[in-house]
Amino acid sequence: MMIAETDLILNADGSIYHLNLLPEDIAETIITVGDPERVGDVSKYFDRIEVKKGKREFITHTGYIGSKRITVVSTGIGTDNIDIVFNELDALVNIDFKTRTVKPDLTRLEIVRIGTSGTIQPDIPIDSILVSEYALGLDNLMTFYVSDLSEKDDGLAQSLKQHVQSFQLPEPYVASCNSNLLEKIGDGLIKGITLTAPGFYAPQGREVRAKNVFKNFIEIFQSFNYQGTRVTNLEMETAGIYALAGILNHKALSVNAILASRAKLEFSKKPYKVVDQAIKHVLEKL
Ligand SMILES: O=P(O)(O)O[C@H]1O[C@H](CO)[C@@H](O)[C@H]1O
Ligand SMILES: O=c1cc[nH]c(=O)[nH]1
Repeated sequence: MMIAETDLILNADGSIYHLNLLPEDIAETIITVGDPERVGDVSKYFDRIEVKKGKREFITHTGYIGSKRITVVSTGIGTDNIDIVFNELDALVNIDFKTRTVKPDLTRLEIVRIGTSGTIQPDIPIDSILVSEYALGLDNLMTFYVSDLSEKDDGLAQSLKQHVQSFQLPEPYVASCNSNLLEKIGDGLIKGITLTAPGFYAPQGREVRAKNVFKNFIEIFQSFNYQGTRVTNLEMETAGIYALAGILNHKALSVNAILASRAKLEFSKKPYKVVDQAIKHVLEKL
């Protein structure tokens, strides 16, 4: 079936609407980062860069480390941006732009997020690196997609959902990482459940001047424990990444540089150093 011009929007040069990329511009191994400036912090480790393109907050560099071709793309902040980036990356490999049809042989991308995050657990230190085994989405992205996510809910997912809803928070969704990528990259990193929030301030329990409905937000998530498995950290993309990777059959893993300790009220004095450590760890393992 032909995909309408309004569903798959292409620019005049044939590139995809927001990412501004042609199918040949991306590798099958993709690193996503939130901050557009972090793209260069990753690609500076490439042996050579062959593509540098961008539009809005979506900056892309593609290059090689040895013979491995890697793309790094910035997503900006939030699962609404993940919606754009994941649908467009998938279209770049799995839609024939000339016929506007789905290709008969689908490509499975390997996608690793390198982002920043805050921990809620006192024993997880700032400046550590954490990999998300599971993600708990408090955002509403999955309201709009047909998926078998809730059919796949195991005891942990069901228990997480019950816990969240018992505090009158919105119904969440639970999605997990790709186990092959976890095996390949997770070695030596702290593992945990990442809470993906639809905002940085009240949706992560912060209060500056605007007041918070959920005064004990951090304690609500600290108090969850399912057979020793805990909610470990807060950020704004991982659940959307894991859920859309599942729907589109790509592999995904989220690696978090822990900059804030919400339990100890501390923030990193060397944020760029720990992000750089996370970048080097991922590039060495890929
Ligand atoms: O550092 P990045 O990758 O942007 O990730 C985290 O930082 C941003 C908030 O400051 C959110 O995007 C959050 O997920
Ligand atoms: O606390 C934090 C730190 C980084 N990013 C977030 O979303 N939250």
